[in-house]
Amino acid sequence: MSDGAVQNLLPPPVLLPHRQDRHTTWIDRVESVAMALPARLEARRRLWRLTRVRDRVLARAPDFDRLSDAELSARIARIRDTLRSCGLQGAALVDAFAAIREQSTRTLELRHFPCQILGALVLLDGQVTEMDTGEGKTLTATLAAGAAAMAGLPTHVVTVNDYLAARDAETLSPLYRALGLTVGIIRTGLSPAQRRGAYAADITYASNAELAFDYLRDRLALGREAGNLRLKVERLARRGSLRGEVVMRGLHFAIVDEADSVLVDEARTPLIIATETDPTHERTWAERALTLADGLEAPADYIVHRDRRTVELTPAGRACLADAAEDLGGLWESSIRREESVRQALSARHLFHSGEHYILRDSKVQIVDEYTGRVLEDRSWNGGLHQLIEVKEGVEVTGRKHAVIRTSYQRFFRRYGRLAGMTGTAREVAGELRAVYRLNVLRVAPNRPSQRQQLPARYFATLVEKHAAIAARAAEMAGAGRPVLIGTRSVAASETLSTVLTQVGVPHDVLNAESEAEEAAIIAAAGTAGRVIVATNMAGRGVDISLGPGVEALGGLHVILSERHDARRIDRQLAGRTGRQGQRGSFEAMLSAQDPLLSSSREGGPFSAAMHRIGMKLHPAGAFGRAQRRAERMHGQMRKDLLKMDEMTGSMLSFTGDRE
Ligand SMILES: Nc1ncnc2c1ncn2[C@@H]1O[C@H](COP(=O)(O)OP(=O)(O)OP(=O)(O)O)[C@@H](O)[C@H]1O
Repeated sequence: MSDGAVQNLLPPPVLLPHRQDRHTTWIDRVESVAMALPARLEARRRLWRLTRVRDRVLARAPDFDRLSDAELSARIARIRDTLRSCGLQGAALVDAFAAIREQSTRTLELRHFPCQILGALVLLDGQVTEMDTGEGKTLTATLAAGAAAMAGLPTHVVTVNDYLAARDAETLSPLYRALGLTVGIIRTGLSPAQRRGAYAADITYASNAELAFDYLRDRLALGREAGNLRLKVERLARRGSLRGEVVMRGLHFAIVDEADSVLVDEARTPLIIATETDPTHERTWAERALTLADGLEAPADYIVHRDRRTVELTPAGRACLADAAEDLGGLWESSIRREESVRQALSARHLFHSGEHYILRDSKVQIVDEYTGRVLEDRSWNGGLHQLIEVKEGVEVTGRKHAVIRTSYQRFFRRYGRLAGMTGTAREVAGELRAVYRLNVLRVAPNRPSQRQQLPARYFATLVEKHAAIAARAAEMAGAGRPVLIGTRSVAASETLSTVLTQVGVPHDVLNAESEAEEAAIIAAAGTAGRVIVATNMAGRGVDISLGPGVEALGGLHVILSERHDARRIDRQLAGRTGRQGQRGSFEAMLSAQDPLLSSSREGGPFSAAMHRIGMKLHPAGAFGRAQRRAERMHGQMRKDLLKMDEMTGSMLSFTGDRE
């Protein structure tokens, strides 16, 4: 690629190098809209150039095929030296790809398809590659990560959770070892020394959360004078006094798997390292706030807006509170703090539900992430909401967290010298990726055309009818020897469906945050004949279900979507569990007029409720489509607001060093 498409990526010689962050201004957003078409044309031109490089890699294959194992290893060592001296470009890059491909064929018995070579070139180019679900992004990343690491660039491969980080690193290690590269895996619970060891490896597999928190901890260890950080680091690095505390080697190159999830959906999660307040004090406060909240009545005193997930106090409600709090003293005397506390208590009562937003495990309130279906370890809601839910559920109350240092995924990932991503579902958020991260989405066509059969969606009036129909469908498919995967949106929904399946005598497994420990075993068996799995989004992105013997001939895996999600991308990810690598499979949605997506978007008065009822009768698909687009717009706006707020408070707090 003398063509200059991939520049020299060698790192600068400082201790914790990263790119200086820049704010996303309105100019970026306007530019991202105005430049959408030119950017698409430019992306097409780039893809065409990268296609030529791919052809050169393919043409080199015969030269590498005929090498003995020893000759191949010697050639790899020579390529590494050239990459280190000349950078990732030209003939050395082409040879590196051809050598990695050949080595993969010998060690993993997997030979990269042409589309995977192209996808990897897009990654090295610092863009997002959109490849269909099941096209083999895990293997695609080996070309980009392997070549970058051979050139001496510390490379992070970012996955959405620890399970995928460990699974991918372990599967691919034989290949990396044969390339003379070391691989590190970061998992929850590792000591700082183990982390340092994993980051010292040429390629490190880690979840986005682990990476971001390690980075924050390193920043804390380096001191909080954000402005002077670079100078300070260089000074201390010269003295060698920091090597004992800092675990990372800087932010050089990241390949983010499931890029839309990590860079867009997760972007809303603030990342905070915090100290805790006194739990006894929190319990007293939360109990009082809930008692006051329970004294109010809807809709006279308060209105719950489920769509916006807020609670509004009416003037009558405020007056009622003022009376009730008359003799309480302390913070209850201040109308602002009193009303805010009660609003939070009403949210805890009416907007957050066990089995949906959280589960109770080990007598603790544990947040379940809606997008991934997984428990978010050690996360808590802020503003006292977590403590209110703890009191509501009668579990031990924890202290409130106060931020010592904080960031967001948006800011964290923008600090990488080079950032790349891959996903099956990027097109809906291409504009956001461009505006916030300056990443273009380049779509790479699949290796073989998809054979996934999309059956027409079916609609039912009530949840009960829908559940009965899903159970009947699962029984029918399983009876025909096909494995069935039923996707639900929450732990509670997965358990309801499980009960219905048990009642009608369909044997099945449940995969949700409660059964996380059996995850690997459930997934391993999910493709065998007649198996039925009810799952939350844990069986979504990244999960690869291998079909058992004879299953493809019967039609492959049948996936049932039992509820639409707020984002169409999540539905497409679930559908993508079947029909992978050009295999046979089918997908259908079975929905009801009582689904949460519709009930939460139906707020807004009797007129819109009536319109909705008519719309649902005449054109149910349209009603779901509208609700989904509305929810997508709302989430998009919330992300925009968060970034704006983050950047605003960031500039205010940078004087005190609270922000990383
Ligand atoms: N070149 C190849 N030759 C043969 N099999 C392959 C090749 N590349 C990938 N596969 C297989 O294809 C399947 C899907 O791969 P993988 O899980 O990486 O897909 P993915 O694109 O990451 O999917 P998702 O978008 O759902 O995360 C795996 O079983 C993998 O072993």
